[in-house]
Amino acid sequence: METVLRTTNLNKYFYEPQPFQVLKDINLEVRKGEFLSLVGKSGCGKSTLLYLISTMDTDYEGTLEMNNTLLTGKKQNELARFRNEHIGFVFQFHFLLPEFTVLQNVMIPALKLGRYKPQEVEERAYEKLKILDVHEHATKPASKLSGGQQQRVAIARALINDPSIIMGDEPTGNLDSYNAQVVFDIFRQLTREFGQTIITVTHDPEFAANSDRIVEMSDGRIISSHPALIS
Ligand SMILES: Nc1ncnc2c1ncn2[C@@H]1O[C@H](COP(=O)(O)OP(=O)(O)OP(=O)(O)O)[C@@H](O)[C@H]1O
Repeated sequence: METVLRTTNLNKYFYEPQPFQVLKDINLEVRKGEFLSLVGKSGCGKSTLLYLISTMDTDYEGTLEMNNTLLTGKKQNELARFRNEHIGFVFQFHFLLPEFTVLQNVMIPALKLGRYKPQEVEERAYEKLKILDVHEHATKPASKLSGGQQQRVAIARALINDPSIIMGDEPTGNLDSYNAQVVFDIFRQLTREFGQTIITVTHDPEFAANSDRIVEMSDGRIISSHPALIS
């Protein structure tokens, strides 16, 4: 299977309040269509690593490649464009714009990208909302939806530009078990039907066990990488 993401010897340091190495020799290879869970105790460096592989943090040693493109050393504006085109983000808190409609929220990354005509953007946004089964709320302000529905809208927004990689930082962390299952099932469907790759930090053992691969970190290092129990 094709490799979509590769890191070589990533090291990262924080200098405040005192200097310490937060990531140590991270070598990670992720294949197309893989559903990967990044796990480990609080403070071991998961979010820092996710932030770095999502290209938001460029202050590190080592190299990062995605979709056969070397991203290390690229300028911020090039990285911003790359992110918008190739990566979808789903966070624990959805960060929707509450006063905008559901449809408008989903359209924003596509309008920024400028690849599609405005009419097409609207159609695509609606289509993504349909996959997430929240299309009936398209014209409502985002603030009027429940937490679980808002998270689904956030996923639709992450999918609008058909990213090859979807990155999540505890995407189910704020959801009840029903909505967590819905989000899991959507991720599973994205990998199986559309060959999209999921890389997500999770504290939920059941979520991790049902993904394809569990990468465990401890004290800034990857200490194991193995197929999930059930997949
Ligand atoms: N901007 C920063 N400056 C200094 N130290 C930081 C900074 N961000 C994170 N840290 C520290 O780096 C370490 C790793 O943090 P990180 O958020 O990556 O851990 P995590 O595994 O994602 O934890 P959690 O599961 O609690 O979210 C922690 O000790 C944290 O306190």
